[in-house]
Amino acid sequence: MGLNYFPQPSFKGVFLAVLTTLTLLSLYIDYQGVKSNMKEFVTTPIRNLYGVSTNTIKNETTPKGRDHKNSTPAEVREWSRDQMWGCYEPSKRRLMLSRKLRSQSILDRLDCRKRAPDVLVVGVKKCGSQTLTGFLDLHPEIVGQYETGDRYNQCCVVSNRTKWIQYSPYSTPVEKTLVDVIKIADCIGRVKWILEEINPAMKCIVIIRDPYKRAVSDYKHLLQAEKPKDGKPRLNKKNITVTGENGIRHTEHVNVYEGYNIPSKFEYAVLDSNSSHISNEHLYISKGIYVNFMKQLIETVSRQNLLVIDGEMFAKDPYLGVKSVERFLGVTSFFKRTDFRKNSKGYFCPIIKQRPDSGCIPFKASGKNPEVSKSLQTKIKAFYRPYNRELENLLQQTFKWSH
Ligand SMILES: Nc1ncnc2c1ncn2[C@@H]1O[C@H](COP(=O)(O)OS(=O)(=O)O)[C@@H](OP(=O)(O)O)[C@H]1O
Repeated sequence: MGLNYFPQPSFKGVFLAVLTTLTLLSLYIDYQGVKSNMKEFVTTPIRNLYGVSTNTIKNETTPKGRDHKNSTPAEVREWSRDQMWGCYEPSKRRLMLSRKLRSQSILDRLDCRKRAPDVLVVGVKKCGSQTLTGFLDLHPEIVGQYETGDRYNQCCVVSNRTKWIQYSPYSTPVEKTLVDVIKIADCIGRVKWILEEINPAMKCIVIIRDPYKRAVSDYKHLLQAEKPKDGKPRLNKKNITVTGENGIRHTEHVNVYEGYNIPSKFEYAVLDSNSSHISNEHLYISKGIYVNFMKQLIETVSRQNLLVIDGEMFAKDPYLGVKSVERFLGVTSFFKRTDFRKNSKGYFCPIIKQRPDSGCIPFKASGKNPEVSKSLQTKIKAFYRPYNRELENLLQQTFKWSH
């Protein structure tokens, strides 16, 4: 058929010439914008993601020079407050661990630097600290970071201030840097050092959940870890004696991972091999005796600098959890109730219009929970009860799962 929009070749030529002129003109204007530094932000399409009109951007107070020689700290702060993405490039995917820095001129303008963390999330395994950190990172005044075994952790091999700052994310002067040190509850004495050496004003957030549910989640997670990678087994093995609920003992050849034995059934993972009582010799159990590390933590961090979030409540209503953090850190109110929606697996996921990278936290431990009999559940809950009560007294805070 060949529908021809340009029947006259000469007309087509004129059209192309006009188009080329317009393109060159806009490139020239862009160049002028970049050159004058101030205009760079005005023209950047990034800003449209915030839903802020270009007029608002043009009129706002911006720092005057690359090095802020002519700007007061208040000006820098006011201007950078509006930066939804802080020092990192906007993105459509969750990239907290591999995000890209913005251009140097933007970093200079926002006064982006690696700063000592303001907030330490005291990670207790499988209690939801990664989820909490991931949600909080969406706040325009918070930059979050997960820190795993290789960096700050392993009872903190990293023992000097320079390295801590080096490992921290870039932040603007208005952003609070929040670092989730995943296994620090296991070496809680280290928090004292962190406060003294890194930032004495550092605030701490702890998220803890029903210790019985934590133990189940931990076991489920480890069952995933023991799956071979690239067809090769990746864990060590050893023989251990286990006892079931029925009191019968036998030997199992189990995988071993980070101090955990991974037996074939959950009951073998929590029962004493001699008495079939719940045993705190097992990490699945001992990690849920939160009062032990909390006693030490509270000696180091003043109560007003410590926020303890109930992980079960957080899973049911993350909105209340993030709001309590906003108040605790004194950042502006950003999250709305409508920002959180449940997915098909029953987990809440933040869906925030201005942040196309918001969404569900990727799951590391998918799959079903292990079978646990009612009687074993009751036994585990009874085991934890006195510790939970002690915890409530210590913190002057109640938890629905404590009884
Ligand atoms: N909204 C939402 N999305 C995903 N996950 C959620 C959420 N809210 C709470 N949780 C709970 O977080 C549990 C995992 O805890 P962590 O992030 O601390 O795990 S880890 O120890 O860092 O691997 C995870 O445990 P499991 O469900 O047992 O895997 C969740 O119960």
